[in-house]
Amino acid sequence: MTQDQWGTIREELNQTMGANSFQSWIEPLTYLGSENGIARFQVPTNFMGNYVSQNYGDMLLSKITRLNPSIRRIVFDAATSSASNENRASANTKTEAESLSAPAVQTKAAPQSDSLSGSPLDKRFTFDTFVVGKPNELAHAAARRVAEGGPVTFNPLFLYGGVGLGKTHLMHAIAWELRNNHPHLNVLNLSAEQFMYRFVQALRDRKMMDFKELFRSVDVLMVDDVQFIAGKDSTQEEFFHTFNALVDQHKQIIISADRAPEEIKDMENRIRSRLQSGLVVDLHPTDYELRLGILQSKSEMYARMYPGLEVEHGILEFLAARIVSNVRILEGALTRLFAFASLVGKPISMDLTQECLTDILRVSERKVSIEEIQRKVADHYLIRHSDLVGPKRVRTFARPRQIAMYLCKQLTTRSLPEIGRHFGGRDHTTVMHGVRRIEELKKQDAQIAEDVELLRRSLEA
Ligand SMILES: Nc1ncnc2c1ncn2[C@@H]1O[C@H](COP(=O)(O)OP(=O)(O)OP(=O)(O)O)[C@@H](O)[C@H]1O
Repeated sequence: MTQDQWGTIREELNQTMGANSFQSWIEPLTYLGSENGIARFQVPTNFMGNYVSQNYGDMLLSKITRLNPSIRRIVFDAATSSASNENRASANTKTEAESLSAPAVQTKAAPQSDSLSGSPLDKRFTFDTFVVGKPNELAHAAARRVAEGGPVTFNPLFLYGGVGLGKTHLMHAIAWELRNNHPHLNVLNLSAEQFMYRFVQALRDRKMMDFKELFRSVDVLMVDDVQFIAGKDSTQEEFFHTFNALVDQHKQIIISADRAPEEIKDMENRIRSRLQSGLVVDLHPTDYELRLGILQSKSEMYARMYPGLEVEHGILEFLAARIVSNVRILEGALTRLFAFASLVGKPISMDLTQECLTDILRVSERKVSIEEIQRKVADHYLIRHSDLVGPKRVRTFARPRQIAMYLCKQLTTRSLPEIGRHFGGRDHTTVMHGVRRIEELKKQDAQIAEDVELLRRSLEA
């Protein structure tokens, strides 16, 4: 992409975004150039990189790829730190089938850390930074126990809970603890998607023996978001064998998912019962006290990073009461608040909080979740939830699926990759395609327009 092309995009954003948002988040970006399909931007701080990546990454990438299809990824380099945040995508809109063998899409901010042989561990995700409250005390205690690295008592440890409630945080905390106290242990931490990707690659390269050897040689296996392999038969089969081989050797397995084993549809029964055979614990939605505790802990951290800025207890109480969705949004709000106050050079007052977080506060007033949207849409079209999020591509399921994706984009603050994950682990380009399709259809097809409006009204009621 040339500087001129970036200039055009910037100008377009200047016209279409609110002046505040543009000045706070887009204007400070410096385009450094692109190479090998990666467009690189410099951002003043790592926080800003995180924020822009999470909130504007998809939008920027789609604008950039439209002008320059060879770009597949954006990297935000923080001027003050070596860490960078990435937004990846395929330049072409992939079909759903193709997306199965596509590289993992990184949706979270890139971890600021080094790595085991699986996913890199995020330095921020330790037991020290995990705030314990009623909703997560059992999951925390179980994670602590496993992290001691003593004899395996429950296998697997199955952690589940809604989006952004701390599953990945706890998994990484276990891995860090084991790594510090038992450096000889071979701990492999990866997402179910990465497991599948490696499996597909091993098949393709005829390296199944290496694959089996690698997975059978680990001492502790951690697999995040296991619901991803539901409906993917050969991956499930291989996962089952890996699982059994490790359990037979008394090696610890830790699994996370967004729902309980019995609720994971399209999962073979033998695997489901294997997943239930250890300790199953859930992370409940946060309560007010836990949210306040998390906000306190994070704001202390931010206050150290932004000398001179602090946030009053009353504002934290306000945020804990108002933002009830999930911890990621809560954190995002605080990050934005500090970054915004520091950029505009003002103290964090209630007025500034409300101005800077209008969109989050508005969305959280409605409290619509992806799950609710999916339920409402499935009920409306008289189809099963599993078909709505499942792999079948017949129109009876595909159209409601696209409508549900569209509503998720409209009514929640979730990013396209996050929405994709809730729809059976679909690629974010598939979600983007679905959203655009409904935008077009709403103009051409009165029935669809009416359905969408009806659903929106009932969700917002
Ligand atoms: N109890 C907690 N204390 C401190 N931070 C928390 C807590 N729970 C969640 N977080 C923070 O919230 C963010 C989201 O958590 P995490 O990524 O672990 O969620 P998740 O359950 O894995 O969600 P997903 O299903 O989207 O992967 C992280 O930045 C994490 O540090």
